[in-house]
Amino acid sequence: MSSERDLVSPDAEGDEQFIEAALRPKRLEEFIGQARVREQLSLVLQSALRRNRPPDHVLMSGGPGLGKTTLSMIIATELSVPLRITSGPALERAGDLAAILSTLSEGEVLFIDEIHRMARPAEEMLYLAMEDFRVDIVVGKGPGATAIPLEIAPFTLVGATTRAGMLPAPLRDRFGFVAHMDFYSVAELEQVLDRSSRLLAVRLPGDAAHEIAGRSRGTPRIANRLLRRVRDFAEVRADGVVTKDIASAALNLYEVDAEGLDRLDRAVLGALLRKFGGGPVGLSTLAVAVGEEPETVEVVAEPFLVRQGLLARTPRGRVATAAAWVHMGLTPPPDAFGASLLVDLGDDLGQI
Ligand SMILES: Nc1ncnc2c1ncn2[C@@H]1O[C@H](COP(=O)(O)OP(=O)(O)OP(=O)(O)O)[C@@H](O)[C@H]1O
Repeated sequence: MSSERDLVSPDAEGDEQFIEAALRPKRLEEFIGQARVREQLSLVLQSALRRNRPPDHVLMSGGPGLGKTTLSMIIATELSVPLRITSGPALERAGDLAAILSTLSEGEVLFIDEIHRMARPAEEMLYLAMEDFRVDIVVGKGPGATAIPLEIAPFTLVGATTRAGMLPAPLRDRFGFVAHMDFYSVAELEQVLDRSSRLLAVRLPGDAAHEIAGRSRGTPRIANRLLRRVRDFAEVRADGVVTKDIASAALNLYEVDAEGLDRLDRAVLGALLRKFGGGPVGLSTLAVAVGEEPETVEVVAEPFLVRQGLLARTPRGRVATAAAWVHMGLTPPPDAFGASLLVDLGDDLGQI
């Protein structure tokens, strides 16, 4: 059973990977959104197929749950080659990587998730493998150690990272194509939900899909997870029929609000507004006020609040923006952070 926080976590939880596997698009044309990445990638793959050569190495950067693993599987499928999956933390020693590289077949796609977490010796071995399709196996220790070069089959590396900035430049430079994965729009998430609902045999009207998409934090993984909770609610409380009101009632029950904020997000904003007048207030004080560790507030709640323009991190502490006051149903003080933006928006809205 997942905890309430898991509901809006972008990371895969527990046995979620099994249901995710069933919902993954298999071909590039089925992959929703990321139009630019899709078009760029399609060109890279088509030209590789024409030349009958493995394509350049591909780096995908973007937050969890945006479809990096899915896209790596699609690359292998489109090229009709096998796929080998590993992750940076699993490559602790150079030998771990050598064991994989030396058994790759011609043209195989090697997917390394969280590539920024690979150990240094493995990383250095990868440089040579990416460039020359060769690895140097070091035999012996100390001054008597010798490097025996070992040819490996030409392959395509697909690296995924949530922290592109943490990749050393020599590694980043060896990728011929870098795909930046953005958060999805509500309209794109509606398409993801429509597709998933058909695979799950749930009838999902457009306005219900819109309701769920708006609360999914721009992330397909979260959209699919919320859909499953709405389906459960509909089965138990409404004879399996999903409507906009059922979707809204289900997600309110799980405390995921209209903008996708959950209980912790709202607790942080609530404390900031009601106890500290909107800030600035230090992180540790704010954390005590909501009964959480500072790290939980900083890593789990804040990134999304900052992204939504509801909270700002300033040198003097955390500050709620005018939009946060409005979101929590309160009137922002005239000097609230970003209040002028709301006035501008108000003017714009007035002209529509
Ligand atoms: N563009 C998309 N169209 C349809 N479904 C998608 C799309 N992107 C992701 N999904 C769905 O979201 C789920 C998560 O995607 P995926 O595992 O590829 O994300 P990820 O970026 O690799 O995440 P992580 O970094 O945590 O490994 C999958 O079940 C997949 O079905």
